[in-house]
Amino acid sequence: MQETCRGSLLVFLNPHSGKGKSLETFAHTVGPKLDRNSIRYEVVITTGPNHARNVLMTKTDLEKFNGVLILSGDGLVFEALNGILCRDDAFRIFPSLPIGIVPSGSGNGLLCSVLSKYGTKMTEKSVMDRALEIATSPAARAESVALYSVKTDNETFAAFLSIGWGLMADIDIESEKWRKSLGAHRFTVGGFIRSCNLRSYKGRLTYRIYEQKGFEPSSNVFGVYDKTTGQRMEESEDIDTWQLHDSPEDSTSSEEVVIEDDFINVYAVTLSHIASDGPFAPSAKLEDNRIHLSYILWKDIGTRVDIAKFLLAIENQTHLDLPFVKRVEVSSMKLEVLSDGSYVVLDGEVVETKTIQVSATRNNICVFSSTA
Ligand SMILES: Nc1ncnc2c1ncn2[C@@H]1O[C@H](COP(=O)(O)OP(=O)(O)OP(=O)(O)O)[C@@H](O)[C@H]1O
Repeated sequence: MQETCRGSLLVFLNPHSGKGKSLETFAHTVGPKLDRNSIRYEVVITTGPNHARNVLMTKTDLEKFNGVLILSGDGLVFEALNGILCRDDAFRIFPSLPIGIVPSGSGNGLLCSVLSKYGTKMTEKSVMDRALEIATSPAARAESVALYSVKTDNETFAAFLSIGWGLMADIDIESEKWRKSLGAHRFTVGGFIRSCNLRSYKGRLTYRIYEQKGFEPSSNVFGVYDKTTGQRMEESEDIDTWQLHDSPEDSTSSEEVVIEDDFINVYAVTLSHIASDGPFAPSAKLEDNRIHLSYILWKDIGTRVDIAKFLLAIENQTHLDLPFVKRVEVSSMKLEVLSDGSYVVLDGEVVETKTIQVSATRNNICVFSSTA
């Protein structure tokens, strides 16, 4: 058995994510397939928020694994990355420790963005089947996904997916109560309710237009079981902090644009898909470090019918063509919330803050994406 072992994975299983099926999926499908393919695994069943974070923050033998496998949604991936961020070796681990995802949560934007690059149909079944195949295959390959640096009033985060405030953030958070019964459909129901009861929030949005500055993002594609994380770390550059795309001393950055107004929605994404329906930002690429910012000002919409139109248009990817939806590609953005009662949502998780600053970086994580 020892000779045929292909490598090993550290598996995080959230028994309560999505419809609560991850234990079953692991016991019946993932575990037996890994066994058949001689891939060893160490399983952590998360007991609550911050469990995975604490494990990854303190684990002393991460280097022996070929990757981390997460059976949950974007929320647990976010937590895992931010556990790693607390380590001294974080910026060497990020591009060396591939993250695999078996979609058990209600939001799987990262997985959908990665799989859609290779043409997987965005239906629940196709996404699940392909994710299972990649997660358990000895021929699994991983590739780069851009990472973003985020500062709030009290904390620093690593993020990979989205920053939301206003309409879409409210829908995401307020519809969580239907998670078990409706799964991904909770967004549709929540959207209908919210557009009947429309709110606007006062805020100040500051951004810088993205400039390439000679940076050509490139993807590092590699076999997950070719090397261990430790071996990859030894061969990697010695990066020990954020590599910001706009460095403070760089005078070539574009001017800052400031908008202070009543906002209906601010939604910025760094990947194409926020869920398994159509892409929210069709032109976003995994390794590219630009932030696709869109916003809707209260003064630009006619009636609440416009908002229902916007939410429906997301499913057909025509939402960005609506005249009241402003969109811009930025290298940094700062949102200052000037009114009460709203949620700031980062990668699908609520963050308690009145100010959020997001910066494009040249740091990457790596995610299971295909099979050779
Ligand atoms: N045993 C547990 N019980 C409750 N919460 C947990 C448990 N294990 C992990 N968590 C937390 O649950 C969240 C899971 O979010 P994730 O996105 O992975 O799944 P989800 O079902 O899509 O949930 P959500 O809709 O809240 O995002 C994470 O923030 C994690 O900290």
